[in-house]
Amino acid sequence: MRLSELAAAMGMDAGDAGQTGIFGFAIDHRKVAPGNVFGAFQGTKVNGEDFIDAAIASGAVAVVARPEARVEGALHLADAEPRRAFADLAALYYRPTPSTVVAVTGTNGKTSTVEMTRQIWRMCGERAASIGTLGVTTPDESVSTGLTTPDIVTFLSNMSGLCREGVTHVAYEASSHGLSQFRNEGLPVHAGGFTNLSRDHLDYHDGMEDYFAAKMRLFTEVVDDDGTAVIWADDEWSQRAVDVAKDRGLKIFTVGEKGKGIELIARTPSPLGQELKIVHAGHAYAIRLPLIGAYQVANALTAAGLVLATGTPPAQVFDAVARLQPVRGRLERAVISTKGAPVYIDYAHTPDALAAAIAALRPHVSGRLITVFGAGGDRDKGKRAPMGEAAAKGSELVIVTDDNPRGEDAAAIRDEVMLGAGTMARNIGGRREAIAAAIAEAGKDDIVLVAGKGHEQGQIVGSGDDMRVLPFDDVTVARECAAEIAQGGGAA
Ligand SMILES: CC(=O)N[C@H]1[C@@H](OP(=O)(O)OP(=O)(O)OC[C@H]2O[C@@H](n3ccc(=O)[nH]c3=O)[C@H](O)[C@@H]2O)O[C@H](CO)[C@@H](O)[C@@H]1O[C@H](C)C(=O)N[C@@H](C)C(=O)N[C@H](CCC(=O)O)C(=O)O
Ligand SMILES: Nc1ncnc2c1ncn2[C@@H]1O[C@H](COP(=O)(O)OP(=O)(O)OP(=O)(O)O)[C@@H](O)[C@H]1O
Ligand SMILES: N[C@H](CCC[C@H](N)C(=O)O)C(=O)O
Ligand SMILES: [Mg+2]
Repeated sequence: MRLSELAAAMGMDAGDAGQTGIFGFAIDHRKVAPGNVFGAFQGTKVNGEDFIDAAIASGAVAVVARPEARVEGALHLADAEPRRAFADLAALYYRPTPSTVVAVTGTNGKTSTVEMTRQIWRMCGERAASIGTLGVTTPDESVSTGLTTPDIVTFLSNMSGLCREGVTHVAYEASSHGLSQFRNEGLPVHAGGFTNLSRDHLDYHDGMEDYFAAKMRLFTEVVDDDGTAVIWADDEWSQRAVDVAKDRGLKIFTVGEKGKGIELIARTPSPLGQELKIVHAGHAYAIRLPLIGAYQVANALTAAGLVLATGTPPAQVFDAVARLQPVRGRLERAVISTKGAPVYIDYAHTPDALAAAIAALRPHVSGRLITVFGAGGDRDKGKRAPMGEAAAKGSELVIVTDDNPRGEDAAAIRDEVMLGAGTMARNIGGRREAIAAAIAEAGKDDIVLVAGKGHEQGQIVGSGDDMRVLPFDDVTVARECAAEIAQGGGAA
């Protein structure tokens, strides 16, 4: 690729520099190689414009930056919104990308929905992948973690890499951070999904309206002009999402009890899953979903809507929904204690998600529900007490513990959660001790829910240079605690 092509895409003339070859894109000056285009962005910690000279010294031939930035010795590709311009330019370079791409946003359920979309496509015979919190999951199901979507260059190079491996269908997770930083876009996106909206990340967004607006960029800008918006219809914010997508002129496909694309007529929990009655395009279908929890129905049907929106025949799609496999760390049963209490691991880390996870387990509890959870440090503090309230409201016993304290004092975070949880809650620092106490306490009719970390593999303590990730996996720890308690030791 030549510099002239990039300049032309921005309506500029590269002049004599036009013939210069482009060999990649970078947003961190330390990663710049000769022939790269450098994106200089104002960040939350530092100003990338301060590294323009260093990037040029390392061989950058063009710099995407605000018009007022000083660029000497390379072509200045100026734009008032340099992150967006950079995404569009990089997408011209990292090509080709998979032919069918969909994205999912919402507060909860993004990872589950992209993973289910991948599974449905795969069962329908497509070479499909998903990208999100769990990493990049490829057609042979291998998961490469660390390759999530930390930045736009990784995102687009993952997409073109998947395409080279023969992947034709990709579902990716579009977080509000990613959307507001133009981190996951540039390529054609055929459909966008919206799951729900509730409190999270208000440390980063300026209130719920700002948070909603960040998510809605998916419909107003990221999805293609002739694309489809697949919207879970039964959330408080659903109608607003429909209005936004309509204003943009997207095709609207709603899903849920109020859904018109897929109408959920009935949902009956069964011991191992739930029986669903739905209507799509005038036809009724009965589906045995092999997963528990109303929230997984929302995600499964949203995923089905996305696959239908990309042209797969309905009979195949609904047949695949009945064969969905559980998503890692989402209501995953880790172990059954010797006394007979199942221990579930779930990634709920917002008040709404905790309520949803508790509601999912409720029909299966004949004794007590014991909920163990904490709240992350250096994240939205306002969600801590409401998480405590949600847990206390739905459980017979709550144990408040640690979940990635990061740069904060773990005991202080627990105190803030305890304010919402009230006097019924126990406060046990040390996540292993808390899980052990819950399992030791649980009798044969009880269920233990360990929420907040799901698939995570570490406990993050400290920040900056002192940051450490201590190995910690809720599933493994629950199994170890259950085994220790069975042998008569380890009980708290
Ligand atoms: C607050 C936030 O979202 N920050 C993200 C953002 O960083 P930033 O642009 O603000 O970066 P900065 O450190 O201020 O630097 C500014 C610019 O200078 C450049 N730079 C910086 C230093 C240097 O020596 N040289 C240099 O060139 C940087 O590459 C950057 O382009 O862009 C970076 C890459 O594009 C991200 O890695 C980084 O995520 C940080 C690590 C983070 O913790 N993010 C979390 C909150 C997050 O985004 N989470 C969501 C999930 C939320 C959910 O699902 O619920 C996610 O999508 O992962
Ligand atoms: N549709 C839903 N409605 C309400 N809660 C949900 C829904 N789907 C998932 N949850 C809850 O949210 C947790 C996280 O689910 P998931 O990882 O799919 O969401 P996410 O949106 O990707 O989260 P993150 O923002 O951390 O990436 C689940 O473990 C569950 O407790
Ligand atoms: N994507 C979310 C994950 C939170 C998971 C929880 N374990 C925590 O650390 O708060 C975040 O970065 O806010
Ligand atoms: Mg996720």
